[in-house]
Amino acid sequence: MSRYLYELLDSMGIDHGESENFTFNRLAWDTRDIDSQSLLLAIAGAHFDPHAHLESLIDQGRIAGALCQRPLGVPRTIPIAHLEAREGEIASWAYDNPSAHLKVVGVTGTNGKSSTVRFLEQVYLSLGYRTATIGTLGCTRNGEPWLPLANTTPRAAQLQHILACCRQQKIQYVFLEVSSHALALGRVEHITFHAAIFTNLTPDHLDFHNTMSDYLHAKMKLFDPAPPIALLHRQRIPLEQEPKAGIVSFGSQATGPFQASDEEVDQKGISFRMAKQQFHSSLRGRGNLENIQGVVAFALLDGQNSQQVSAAVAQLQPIDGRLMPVVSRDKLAIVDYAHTPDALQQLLTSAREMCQGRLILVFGCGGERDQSKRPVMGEIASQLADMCIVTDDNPRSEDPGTIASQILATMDPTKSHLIHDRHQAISEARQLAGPEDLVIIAGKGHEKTQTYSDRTILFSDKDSFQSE
Ligand SMILES: CC(=O)N[C@H]1[C@@H](OP(=O)(O)OP(=O)(O)OC[C@H]2O[C@@H](n3ccc(=O)[nH]c3=O)[C@H](O)[C@@H]2O)O[C@H](CO)[C@@H](O)[C@@H]1O[C@H](C)C(=O)N[C@@H](C)C(=O)N[C@H](CCC(=O)O)C(=O)O
Ligand SMILES: Nc1ncnc2c1ncn2[C@@H]1O[C@H](COP(=O)(O)OP(=O)(O)OP(=O)(O)O)[C@@H](O)[C@H]1O
Ligand SMILES: N[C@H](CCC[C@H](N)C(=O)O)C(=O)O
Repeated sequence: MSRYLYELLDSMGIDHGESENFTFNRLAWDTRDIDSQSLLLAIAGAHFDPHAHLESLIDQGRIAGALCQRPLGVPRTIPIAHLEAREGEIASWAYDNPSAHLKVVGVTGTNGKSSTVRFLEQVYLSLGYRTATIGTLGCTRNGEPWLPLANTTPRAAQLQHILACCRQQKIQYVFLEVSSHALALGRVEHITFHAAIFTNLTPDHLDFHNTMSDYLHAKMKLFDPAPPIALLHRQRIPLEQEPKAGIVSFGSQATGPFQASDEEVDQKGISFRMAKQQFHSSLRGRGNLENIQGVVAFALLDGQNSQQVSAAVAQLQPIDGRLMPVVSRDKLAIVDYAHTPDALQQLLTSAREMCQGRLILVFGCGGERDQSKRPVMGEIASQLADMCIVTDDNPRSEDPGTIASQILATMDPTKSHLIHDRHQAISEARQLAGPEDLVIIAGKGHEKTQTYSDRTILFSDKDSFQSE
């Protein structure tokens, strides 16, 4: 594509008057990935400001030009008011509005986004469609790993680029995790959604949203405007008013066709009835029951055959780092990504049903994340586990000792202690565990690294439990 700058400015309704024009054939959003034909979106962040580099990049012919946030008086740099809010609009224009040619299914919720997206992928692959997923676990294409991602929902320009690649590769359904940050920061603006699914809302990210009401409003933006299929779990979302027309509820307290009945969650797995069809999966946990109900309600509203959907649900495979059993000699652990109070509570409740002996929990809380969840998770851990080892979970730039003391503040000291080094904490839990006991390692799930203020090291809970 070779485009004139004027075409873009016209599409944005920006009067370009006598300003200069130039051509570009590629959109770039990071100075580490540019070429001489790139139009760079220069948006300052917390650590790096591209504006300081534009003059030399242009002088050296390393980019064609840039859109920037403030006037620089440098040729080929065009200041755009509120550029950061217009990234989706610019990228959707540059990539010819890819979402209009795909069925994009957005999944939001405090917990269950990755699980729901990966279950949708499995079901739709088995129904014979070409699929992609975008989320915390990276991108997949037709069930195979495709691209790693830094964020759950990538920034707008990267997202539109991924959607353009999906279109080129004739993908039919894109299952996209939509975080509340993404909704609040406009990362999914100018995406046409075929469907939206809202799994649940419980406390998290209150450092960013301040109140649960603001958090709810950010999530509800996925329904504004409501896509053709709009679903939410009635019981798990504390709505301030009845959902507007066109939003369909699912779950045991829903009214209408997606009310679930005969719910069972036990050692054999989960089962329920919905829309006169029986569904069963060997996956465990109440969270997965609700995630699968969302998947089923979507597939049925999407016109899929209920018996085929039921057969696909019966074949669902577990997801990396979610309720994942890990064996080391005769010791058993469950590795899970529970990093919110609600997820930890559900995890420990499910684990209790799986275990005859004691539950030995290893967990921590991330740095630079909502501090208010730390004492709440401490309290839940203390109430529901028999023994707790508090440890580091990506302290990032925060002091690990301070994070731990905020967690320990609400814990019973007779059954909890602190070992900062996560590998040592996991080793100790394994040594303490008797044959009937179950070790629960919560918070990092699939993650392969541990981030401190000055370094990021390779670290996996699964490998740590299995190493000597
Ligand atoms: C706090 C926050 O949102 N940070 C985001 C932000 O980072 P930053 O402000 O530090 O960026 P920066 O390094 O200063 O860079 C600024 C700009 O310069 C560019 N750059 C940077 C370096 C360079 O050499 N050249 C260059 O051009 C960058 O691409 C960027 O455009 O911009 C980065 C690039 O887009 C994001 O990856 C990063 O998300 C970080 C990883 C993050 O942790 N974000 C969290 C808060 C988040 O968004 N989480 C939600 C999930 C929440 C959930 O659990 O539901 C998510 O969707 O991921
Ligand atoms: N429906 C659910 N309700 C409550 N907890 C759930 C649900 N589904 C999954 N969980 C729990 O939350 C953890 C994270 O699940 P998952 O990765 O699917 O959520 P997520 O919303 O994608 O999280 P993140 O935004 O951090 O990527 C799981 O390991 C499990 O403990
Ligand atoms: N998407 C979540 C993941 C948290 C995982 C936990 N291991 C941590 O690092 O805090 C977040 O960014 O808040």
